[in-house]
Amino acid sequence: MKNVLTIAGSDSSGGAGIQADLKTFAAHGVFGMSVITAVTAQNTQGVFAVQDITPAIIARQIDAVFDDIAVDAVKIGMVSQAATIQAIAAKLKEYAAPNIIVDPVMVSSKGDYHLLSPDAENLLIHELLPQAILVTPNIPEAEVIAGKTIRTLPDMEAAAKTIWELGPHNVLIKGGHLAGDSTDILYDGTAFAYFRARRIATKNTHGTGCTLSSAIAANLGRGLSVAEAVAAAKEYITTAIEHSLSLGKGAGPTHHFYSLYKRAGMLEE
Ligand SMILES: Nc1ncnc2c1ncn2[C@@H]1O[C@H](COP(=O)(O)OP(=O)(O)O)[C@@H](O)[C@H]1O
Ligand SMILES: Cc1ncc(COP(=O)(O)OP(=O)(O)O)c(N)n1
Repeated sequence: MKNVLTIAGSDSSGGAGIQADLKTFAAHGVFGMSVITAVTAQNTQGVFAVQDITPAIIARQIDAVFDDIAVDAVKIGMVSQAATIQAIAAKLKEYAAPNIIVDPVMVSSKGDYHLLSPDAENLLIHELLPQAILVTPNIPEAEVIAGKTIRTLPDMEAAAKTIWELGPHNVLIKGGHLAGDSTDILYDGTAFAYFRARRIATKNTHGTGCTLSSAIAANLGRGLSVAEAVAAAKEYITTAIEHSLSLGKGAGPTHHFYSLYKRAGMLEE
């Protein structure tokens, strides 16, 4: 079995963050491990409070994993503070961690809570992106990192080129926040690949970015190429959104195990 690590924040409602990542790893048949960077009090309606874990404890969690277990891929999600990013970047360099995917979580989808402090943005860009095999910003995150407005597919392509210049091997800009088809674009420094899905009419998209990046990490850990890993993850997230769960009063979570449960005959009518 392959072993995949998520370095991210906890979501008490289970739809995003560490909880979404571990469910996604389980659905992909890889062994999931977690380094927790922050504990959030959130639900389908928003984020209400955040308690950051100290950089020293984050570093100790990374040591505990890498000193003992072979890691095949690492997904980085919510990293909140500058000192947190410094600690993670130094440790991943020390262990020469393979297949690092950076999901630059900046603001929760409700737009009401900053999950990355403004002074940490610069460090994320200059310390973590150069170590990444892939970075997966959504449209607002890509706008911040590239310093460009994105309204169209050509705008996404221009931003992907600018972000690639910052050092990641590949850039995937997710199109969930644009109107029309949900098209994600992948840039490897030479060419673009396009991953299209029809837009699903639902409010239940809590944790879609976390789930997509974890699925890609699992696929990379299992030995797929970046383009193959993204293609399979796109199918997975589309099914998970299609069968999302109407839990809570706000944006519900996606269904991480729909395909597995269907195959096992475990779905309720
Ligand atoms: N309504 C939707 N229908 C189909 N795919 C979607 C929808 N919303 C998001 N996606 C897809 O979910 C993934 C996560 O995208 P996005 O929502 O942009 O990221 P984030 O959760 O980081 O804001 C992408 O593959 C995107 O295309
Ligand atoms: C703890 C934690 N990490 C990340 C997020 C953001 O999740 P994401 O999948 O990017 O998108 P939304 O849930 O905001 O749509 C989070 N909310 N909490």
